[in-house]
Amino acid sequence: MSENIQIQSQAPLRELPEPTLRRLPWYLAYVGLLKERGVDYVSSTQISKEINVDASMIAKDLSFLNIKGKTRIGYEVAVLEHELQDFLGFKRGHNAVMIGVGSLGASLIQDSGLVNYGLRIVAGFDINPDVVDTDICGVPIYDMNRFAQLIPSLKADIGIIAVPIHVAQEVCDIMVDAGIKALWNFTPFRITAPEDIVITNTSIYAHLAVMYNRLGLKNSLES
Ligand SMILES: NC(=O)c1ccc[n+]([C@@H]2O[C@H](COP(=O)([O-])OP(=O)(O)OC[C@H]3O[C@@H](n4cnc5c(N)ncnc54)[C@H](O)[C@@H]3O)[C@@H](O)[C@H]2O)c1
Repeated sequence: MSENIQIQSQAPLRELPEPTLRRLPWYLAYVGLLKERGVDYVSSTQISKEINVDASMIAKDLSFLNIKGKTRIGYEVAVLEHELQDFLGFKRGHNAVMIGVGSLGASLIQDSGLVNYGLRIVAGFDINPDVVDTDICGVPIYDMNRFAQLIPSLKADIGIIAVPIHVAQEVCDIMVDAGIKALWNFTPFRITAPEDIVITNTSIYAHLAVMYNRLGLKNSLES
């Protein structure tokens, strides 16, 4: 997925370069594989060969973590996995609410994988009477007009936006007014919010243009 993170506030944690934050989950995924295979130690050179990122860059990225590699042996796999999960916040558990429970919102609620990344969707909100007062995998779906009333008891500080583009800003404003601190925006609309709100834009479609362009170039070179 293409991501565009506007960390507009100085986070209480140390603010890391965005490219580093994008690469750390790659290392985590690879280290998880190594752990499954029973590997005890891994060096940045080994990680580099597998995931095609320069070894010195990996060492630099990992220097942000509270972990030291051993000369010639590398990092202890179990410790590295734990430190990465901890550092990335995947172990902490964040409550989120889904706004718009249509095709995309419902699938994200059903995605059991998000919990592994520390995201618990505790409720959905929609205006469609067909989905309001139902549940998806045990996650209750409420009427959007109850948002401000329910949000304190849900203890969610993240709002996921999966509504039609023309209401994206409107739901963004409602969430900010209700105290939501971070917005994960799946709509193609560039929402705006006060400076202390963290906005992350994600699109699975954004890479398609690049892929089509490269594919077209490749085909034209081959023909
Ligand atoms: N980022 C991505 O990769 C990606 C992928 C798919 C869809 N999208 C975007 O996500 C959004 C949703 O797509 P979809 O296919 O799920 O659409 P959808 O029509 O299936 O679902 C939209 C839902 O939003 C609800 N809704 C409408 N107005 C609302 C409001 N004011 N408050 C609360 N809920 C409201 C609708 O009732 C509906 O259930 C669109 O903006 C689409 O462009 C993004």
